Amino acid sequence: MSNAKPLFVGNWKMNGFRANLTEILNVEESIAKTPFHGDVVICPPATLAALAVDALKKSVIQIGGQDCHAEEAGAFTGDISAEKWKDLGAGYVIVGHSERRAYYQEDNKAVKAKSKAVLRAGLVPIICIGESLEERKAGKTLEIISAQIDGCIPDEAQSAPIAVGYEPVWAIGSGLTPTLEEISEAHKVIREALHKKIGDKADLTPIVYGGSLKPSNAKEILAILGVDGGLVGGASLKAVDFLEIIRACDQ
Ligand SMILES: O=C[C@H](O)COP(=O)(O)O
Repeated sequence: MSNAKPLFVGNWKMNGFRANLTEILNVEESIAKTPFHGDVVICPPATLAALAVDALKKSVIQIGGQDCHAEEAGAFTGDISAEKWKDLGAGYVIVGHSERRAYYQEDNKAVKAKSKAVLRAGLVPIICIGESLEERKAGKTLEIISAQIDGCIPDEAQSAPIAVGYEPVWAIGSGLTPTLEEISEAHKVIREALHKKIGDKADLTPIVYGGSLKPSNAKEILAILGVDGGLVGGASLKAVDFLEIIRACDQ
């Protein structure tokens, strides 16, 4: 942990049905009772987002988008702007997830534009970065993640809240994770790079870890200095596992 408020994000990706919302509702009370003073966000597929906002209206769980378009509105079939997420009642939007970078060719410039859009709408962007396996093997991890912070964080982030998701691409959905030392080192470098972009506000910005985070490894990963929570994919689809991960955070 750092001085930032802890944050746990369940990114359902293109998974989940209405039944999964019921599951989350069933454990919501337990999440509310968890002695943890952070934010919990679920990012369901867009088809479930409106239902999720209604179902979780009175809960401690907030809803987020998984992506957004950089423009406010227009002829962009299939896309959702940050303003639409705001209108729905979402509080956060994930931008720059490695799956968007890989399948939709989104580069740092595009991620920066989307981050700006989320801030323009008054929401919190969860800006994702992380190295590929090739980059890690080539010893370029720290260089890559610093460059991603430099390229993705807009100036507007100096005066509005953001969050950063550190997700080594090779750890996503693979069951593999970096060593605790490697995670610690990466978060330290990200915080330093953030300092250069947004000054002391970097100390209050949650930098969360993502990539095969699950109940069995959450305690040790969340105990690392500078890890302020989790960006959880697979394990967030099982409400009890997501709850267990949140409970592993001792703040
Ligand atoms: O957004 C979430 C991440 O991509 C992590 O996914 P995972 O927990 O299934 O590895």
